[in-house]
Amino acid sequence: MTDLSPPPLRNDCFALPAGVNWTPVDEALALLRDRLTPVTAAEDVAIGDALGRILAQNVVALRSNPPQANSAVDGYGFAGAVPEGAHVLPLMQGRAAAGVPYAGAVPAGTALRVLTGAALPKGVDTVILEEDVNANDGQIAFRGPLKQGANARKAGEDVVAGDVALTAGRVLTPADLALLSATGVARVHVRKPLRVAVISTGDELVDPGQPAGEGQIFDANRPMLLSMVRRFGAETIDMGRVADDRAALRAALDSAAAQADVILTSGGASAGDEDHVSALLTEAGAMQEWRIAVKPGRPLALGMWQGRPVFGLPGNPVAAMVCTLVFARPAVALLAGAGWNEPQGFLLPAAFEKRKKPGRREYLRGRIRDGKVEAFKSEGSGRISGLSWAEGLIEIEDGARQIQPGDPVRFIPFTSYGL
Ligand SMILES: Nc1nc2c(c(=O)[nH]1)N[C@H]1C(S)=C(S)[C@@H](COP(=O)(O)OP(=O)(O)OC[C@H]3O[C@@H](n4cnc5c(N)ncnc54)[C@H](O)[C@@H]3O)O[C@H]1N2
Ligand code: MOO
Repeated sequence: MTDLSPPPLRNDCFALPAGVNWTPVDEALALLRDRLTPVTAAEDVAIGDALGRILAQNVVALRSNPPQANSAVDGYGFAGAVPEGAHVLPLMQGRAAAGVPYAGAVPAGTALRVLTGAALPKGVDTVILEEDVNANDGQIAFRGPLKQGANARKAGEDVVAGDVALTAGRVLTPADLALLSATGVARVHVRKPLRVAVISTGDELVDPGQPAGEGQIFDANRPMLLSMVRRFGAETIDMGRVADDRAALRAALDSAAAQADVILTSGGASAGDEDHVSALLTEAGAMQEWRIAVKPGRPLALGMWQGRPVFGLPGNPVAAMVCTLVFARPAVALLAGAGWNEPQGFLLPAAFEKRKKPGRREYLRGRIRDGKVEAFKSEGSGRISGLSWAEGLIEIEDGARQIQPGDPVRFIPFTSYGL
């Protein structure tokens, strides 16, 4: 007779069964960091088109900033330091203005009208503010002391021509475009955008706007994942939906691999009868990681399909988003040429209480209110409203067992993830 005695009840789909090697999150991240390398080619673009692009090589300043010594204020320029007390200087005819330099030299013991940004004429290294001066009859009167060089900016005090202004891998910001312009750089060598294909899997899915029969649900993951990837600065290829059919999924992966550098799938990552993503990656002998000690997202499947990294994200939307932020985002940045970077988090007191099993990393939906971190009322992985409610993730350490109100917790704003 077959033994039909039941196993002990655990009722915890996150329990980490013994005998399986559960990979800690940091180990899975280290694997991605070590194995992946940039895959994008480079091109030249004008800096007006370079916002958000990734530098493919260091950029050297072609000109110093400022290119010449100039006045920091509107006032009067002369040579040298001025001791304490009252001073009167004869004023030269003319003036120096930004873009309209003074042609002559200013003799020692005389002053010249100078405006902010004006190149300092020969003989001038110090400027007094016009508010501190009485000017009359071709003379100025003012009080010292003033240090030599007061109110003047030295040539190259910010950047010297020939210096590396920005390094390869930099994701160009608005400020960077100012720096490049100021240092005479009009075009930059940047990486072509990474191409990321997104596939939803599941017989139950229909697109919003279509009629949904009983048992069907709207595909929520695809619009979310496509827009997240765009926020990461990559180009997206929308591969649509694929039914729970191994041949169809194989064809979709083939097509995605032909067009994209990276593939994101959602659904079918677990080990059930219809979990074809993990099955196909295993069959291809290219499953790198699968059992990661993380909640949500334990069934994340990391593998390769025809040389392209595949992130087999869990179907539950919360797990799909968390896994994309935690695992796919840094990988996408690295593949795109921006290097590995960790999201900036902040330790703040918890406004919630939580018990937790040690041995796995947990991410909760959180937000900051009154200086404290609130957690969403439910950890349910299908509660999409909590993703909208949240403004970031709360990262709870692998070893933690309990969080009490007031305990410091790490809050990582969605903006730190580039959203
Ligand atoms: N016996 C066990 N069952 C489950 C376990 C487990 O350990 N033992 N783990 C659970 C966890 S955790 C997750 S997460 C899911 C992951 O499963 P799959 O990646 O195989 O995903 P599916 O089964 O295809 O879907 C899960 C869930 O998500 C919905 N879904 C899928 N795609 C979409 C989409 N594009 N938009 C909106 N919703 C989507 C799907 O309908 C399911 O409800 O497995 C648990 N089960
Ligand atoms: O982690 Mo599954 O990863 O809850 O939703």
